[in-house]
Amino acid sequence: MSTDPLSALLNIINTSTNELQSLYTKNGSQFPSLDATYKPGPLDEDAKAIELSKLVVAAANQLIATVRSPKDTLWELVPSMYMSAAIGFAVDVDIPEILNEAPNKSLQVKEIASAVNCQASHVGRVLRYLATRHIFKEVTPDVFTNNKLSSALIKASGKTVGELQAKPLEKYENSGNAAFVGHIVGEGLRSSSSMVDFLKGSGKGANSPFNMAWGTDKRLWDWYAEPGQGWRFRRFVAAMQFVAQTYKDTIFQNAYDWKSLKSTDVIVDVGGNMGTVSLAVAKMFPETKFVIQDLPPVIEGAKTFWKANFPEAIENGRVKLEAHDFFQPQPVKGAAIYFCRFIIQDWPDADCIKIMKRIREAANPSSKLIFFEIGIPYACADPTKYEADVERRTAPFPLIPNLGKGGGSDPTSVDMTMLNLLNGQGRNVGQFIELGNATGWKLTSVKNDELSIITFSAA
Ligand SMILES: C[S@@+](CC[C@H](N)C(=O)[O-])C[C@H]1O[C@@H](n2cnc3c(N)ncnc32)[C@H](O)[C@@H]1O
Repeated sequence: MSTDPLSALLNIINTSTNELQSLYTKNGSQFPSLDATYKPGPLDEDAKAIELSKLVVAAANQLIATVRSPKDTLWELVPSMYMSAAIGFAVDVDIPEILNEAPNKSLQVKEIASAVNCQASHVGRVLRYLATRHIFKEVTPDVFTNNKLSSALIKASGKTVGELQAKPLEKYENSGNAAFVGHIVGEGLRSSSSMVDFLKGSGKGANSPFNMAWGTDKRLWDWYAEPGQGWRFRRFVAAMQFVAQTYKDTIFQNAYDWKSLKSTDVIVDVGGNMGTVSLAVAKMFPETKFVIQDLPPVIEGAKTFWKANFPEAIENGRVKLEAHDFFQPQPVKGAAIYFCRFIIQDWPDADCIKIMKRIREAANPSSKLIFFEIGIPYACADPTKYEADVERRTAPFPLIPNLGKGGGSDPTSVDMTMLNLLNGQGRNVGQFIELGNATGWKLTSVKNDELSIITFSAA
């Protein structure tokens, strides 16, 4: 193994790319071209292909950071808000769909501008900025087409441009990636403009950058319930449903030895929304029984969801849907498992402590508490000796152990979103131990899949 960082990075890129190509060759296919539109492929979810791709991305980014002048790197990274704004604009005016519907799949800037009713010079500049960063392709001067990345922004609902433009407030429903872009740019970009002021005055002023930027004291969900914000709420729900879908059922099916539960044992999905995690486990393990809890309007939606996806489970009582505020006393006493996915990261410590205490008060000595969260690994090796069984992240020299930008769905970026919109927080192992110590739970294990699986026992 080379001890020279540049050679070691090149070696990782070479060997991992070769292995990745071999996987495709064995599969009878070729690695998809950046110029082709995106189509889901058989190796998209292959664990080995994902691992190799992460290594290539981590090493390539570290190589760029090493060889590029600091000035050039910083001048590219600092104005990242233009990237958010440019993608947000393209998605909001339906440019990926407009190009997709064009007879030869490409259009002159003037034609695109006319279709979106904006100035041609503006549209051309935005598309060139994006194409320079491999989102869209400029095929000949001022003519653009979709490529792998821009085509992944086509709204998944399959609506035509005419349908999208006829009902603009509904365009993000069931739209996949586009809903995520719409939410992050729509609420997040403006909120982030207050982040520096929020950080400098933390604890004294507003509850979050979102609160400062939008001039509201309400939490994001309560603000969504205000008159006129319904379309944003529906876009947020679509974004969250899309995010949830990206996590494979096997993460949850393998997270615990569900078969070891007794027929009388109950599993509580706290803040479960539609209960998609429960659905994944319920389908695979027919003996399991669930109570899915969320706020009343969400539980109403969950009834429709289960009717469509697994009606027998509701009819035979295996799955119960229950309106419950997790800051209030937990009504299900002595459950075998209480679990929460993407709940703790939404809240500051003081609120997490309340949520965990309410569950602990209802738990019995053998109850377990499981969190599925975007755990935040350090950007260095973690030398801490934990009592719990903690799976460590490692990476070959000279990569940083969390793989930097190769680290899958980008935990530190999710952490920034939590801070920006909710004053929530992605947490590391030590921070979960502290939450447990404050609430009567003892951390027993941390496993890492695309999510971290954090398990506590009653202390
Ligand atoms: C990020 S979502 C996660 C949903 C679900 N666990 C999942 O992974 O799909 C957060 C959930 O917390 C719910 N929630 C927010 N405040 C709540 C409260 N006080 N009591 C119960 N649920 C709440 C929201 O309605 C939403 O469904």
